[in-house]
Amino acid sequence: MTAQHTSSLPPEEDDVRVTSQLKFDRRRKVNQYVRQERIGKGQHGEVFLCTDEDLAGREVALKVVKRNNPRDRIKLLRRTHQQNVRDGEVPALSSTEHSIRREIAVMKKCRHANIARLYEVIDDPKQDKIYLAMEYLSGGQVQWKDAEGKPILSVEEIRHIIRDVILGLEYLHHQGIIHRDIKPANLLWTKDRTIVKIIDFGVSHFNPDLQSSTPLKQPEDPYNEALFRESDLLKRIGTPSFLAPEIVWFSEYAPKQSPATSCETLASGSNSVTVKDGSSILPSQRPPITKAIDVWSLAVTFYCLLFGHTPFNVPESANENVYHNEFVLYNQICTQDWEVDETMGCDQIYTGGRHPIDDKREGPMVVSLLDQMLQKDPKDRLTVSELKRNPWILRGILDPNEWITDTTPSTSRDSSTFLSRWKQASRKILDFLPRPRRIPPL
Ligand SMILES: Nc1ncnc2c1ncn2[C@@H]1O[C@H](COP(=O)(O)OP(=O)(O)OP(=O)(O)O)[C@@H](O)[C@H]1O
Repeated sequence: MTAQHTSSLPPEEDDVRVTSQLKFDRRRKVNQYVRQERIGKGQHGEVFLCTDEDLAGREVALKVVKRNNPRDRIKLLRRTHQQNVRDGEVPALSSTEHSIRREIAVMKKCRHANIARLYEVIDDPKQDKIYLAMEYLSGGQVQWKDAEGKPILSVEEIRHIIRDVILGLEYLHHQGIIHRDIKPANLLWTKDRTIVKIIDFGVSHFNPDLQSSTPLKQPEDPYNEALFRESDLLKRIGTPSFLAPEIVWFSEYAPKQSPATSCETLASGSNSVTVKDGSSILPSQRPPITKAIDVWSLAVTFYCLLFGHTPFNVPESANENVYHNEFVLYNQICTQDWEVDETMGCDQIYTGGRHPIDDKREGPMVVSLLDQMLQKDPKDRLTVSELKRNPWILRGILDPNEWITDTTPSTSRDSSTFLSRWKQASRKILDFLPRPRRIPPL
């Protein structure tokens, strides 16, 4: 039986293959993919290293996801799904199927050097699993701490990683996509550990209205409306320590009066409060959920790489009740300031403390950057494109203006031109920049 290929977008726009027939071969082969070993397991499925027989044994990461998880209300939703498909309506999806379809819809829109590439989707309606063949990133997850919780990356290596994630995020945001789960575990190295790519789009959000410019109209996926509901944005989805204040927001956290010691002014005429160091705290109305949540999670990721621990933590004295602990954590995220260690990175560069005197040294530059990314009020937070222009991020790039231009995404239809421009630009950078001195262990 030969696999049948259909694609919903024009070939120049989208070369993600969608295959609707699945053939097993003694369970070692899924169509042309020969299964090697399991390389990952997540909430939604398993990921296997496979070789592609049709492409001279090219290695791929095959993500296998059950349409229905036993936890989902299987029968009801499945019946609704089949009924709706028959009727040509947008199907109601189980949460697992919802997540994988969201991941597919997002990855199909993406073609960028810092985003894991999706090659093929095998979606046979007769099978209970959906398969995603993706670019295999064999360098593994970005590791950031040793057994004692000490940072293992140098500050220069961290700059490279953050720069790669900024470019990936800038592209996603430009496409109208919010990732919603940026954290070190979702950042994978290429084989030679020179490039970091973003993975895991299972909780991502897409809204064409969020696109930065109006790209040439793409044929809309009829499921998009059901997959990406604006109301989902308000849900507390993602990884708790990395969630932005506006996501974990409880009305109790909002300032009702000038908080005791740390606050200097209650900004008159505005509904947010300014603290002593100039950073704002939560406004009294819940802020909308925007792309700014990715900047917050990136800041938490940045902090983890620098210091080997997260900025907001449940105190050791916390009790066994996970819900209580989560509440304590969310309270910290919304209302507490964060501290920095005396030094950052495995090369132990001095930070100068939480409020360093403004100077051009590395430590104060990093703390000031973190400060601008970890603003509680999202409207005060840096955007990704502002972040990209930060002097610390640009440090070491020969021609920053050229780099900014060459790496800035334009319309989505330009993505392949953009990619080749980006490759040229990144080659220049890679030629210039020192190679990471220390390859972190797998
Ligand atoms: N393209 C890839 N190349 C190499 N390894 C990968 C790739 N994609 C995923 N993995 C590995 O598989 C693991 C699980 O993948 P992924 O995060 O996509 O699954 P998930 O079910 O969505 O996970 P989560 O529970 O975090 O939502 C990853 O942490 C990673 O180690």
